[in-house]
Amino acid sequence: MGTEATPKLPIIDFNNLNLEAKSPNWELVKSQVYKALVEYGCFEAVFDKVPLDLRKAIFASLQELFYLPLETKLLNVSKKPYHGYVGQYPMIPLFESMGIDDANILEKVDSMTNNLWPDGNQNFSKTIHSFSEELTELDQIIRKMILESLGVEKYLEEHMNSTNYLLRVMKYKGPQTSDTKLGLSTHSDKNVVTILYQNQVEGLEVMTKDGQWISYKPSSSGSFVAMIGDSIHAWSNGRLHSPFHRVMMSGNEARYSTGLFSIPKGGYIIKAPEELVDEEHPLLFRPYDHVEFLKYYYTEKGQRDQFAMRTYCGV
Ligand SMILES: O=C(O)CCC(=O)C(=O)O
Ligand SMILES: [Fe+2]
Repeated sequence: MGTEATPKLPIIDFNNLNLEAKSPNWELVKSQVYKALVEYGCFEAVFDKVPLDLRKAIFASLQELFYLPLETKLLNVSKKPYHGYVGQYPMIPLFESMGIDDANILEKVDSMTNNLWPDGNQNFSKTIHSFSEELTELDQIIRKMILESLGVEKYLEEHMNSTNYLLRVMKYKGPQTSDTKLGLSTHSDKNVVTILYQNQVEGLEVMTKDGQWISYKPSSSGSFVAMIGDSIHAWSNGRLHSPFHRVMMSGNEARYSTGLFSIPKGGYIIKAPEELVDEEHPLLFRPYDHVEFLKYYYTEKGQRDQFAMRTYCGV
């Protein structure tokens, strides 16, 4: 009897990627991306394009941000749920987060920054914006590869134009014990693609399809986690997996992480392309509006529902 090896996230190298359509290198990376998203819904992306000084600067900016007094952080409000300040939740006492909507648009980042620092904070604004901008490139490469793999690249423009970018930044306090404490509860993301980055404090765990937890350990400082959300699971008519994941914390050190989320805009109807629906693949989800779906997801019942998408628009 062999003991099963501990599962690990696939690692995919995006350095030196040849962006030319149909180049052998593009096709190879694309097939790795598709396979990883079918099997795990997630992979480690090695992407050194984000310069080292920016990768360092982002965590200095996060420290500065979370160090602000609570009443200042609470000034970051948003009409959209989970886009403003989130924290002080009794169920996840270690967790705090701030959203920066349209983080790839400098004026938007500036106005969020000026809200928190009335005298401005150029350095913060520039760091958040540059970091987000670099990562939108990775998001778009991955989405192009997904559509090509599914044979539906004719929808690429519509697909790209249907989303905007939110950078959510997170702090998890160290629980000051070697016991493992919940940092962020088990959930699947609801958006399109999420690209996560973290400081040296680990804690992200991703569930495999057969229910095992993978503890993520980055293989380099240029490693990001790319993960897909329920909206792509629905749009691909179930072909791509949207994984459950959570954050578990131990020890004294604070974990800082960032997530760049591509999010379907309100009013856009997410509907699996007809090419992906046939007798063998009957439609799994009725067409839906992401923002309408979130109204259900953020109810008390929706928050307790691990299969909120299925409940809301499953066929
Ligand atoms: O902090 C992390 O690494 C994960 C955060 C996460 O899953 C989320 O914000 O949806
Ligand atoms: Fe998540």
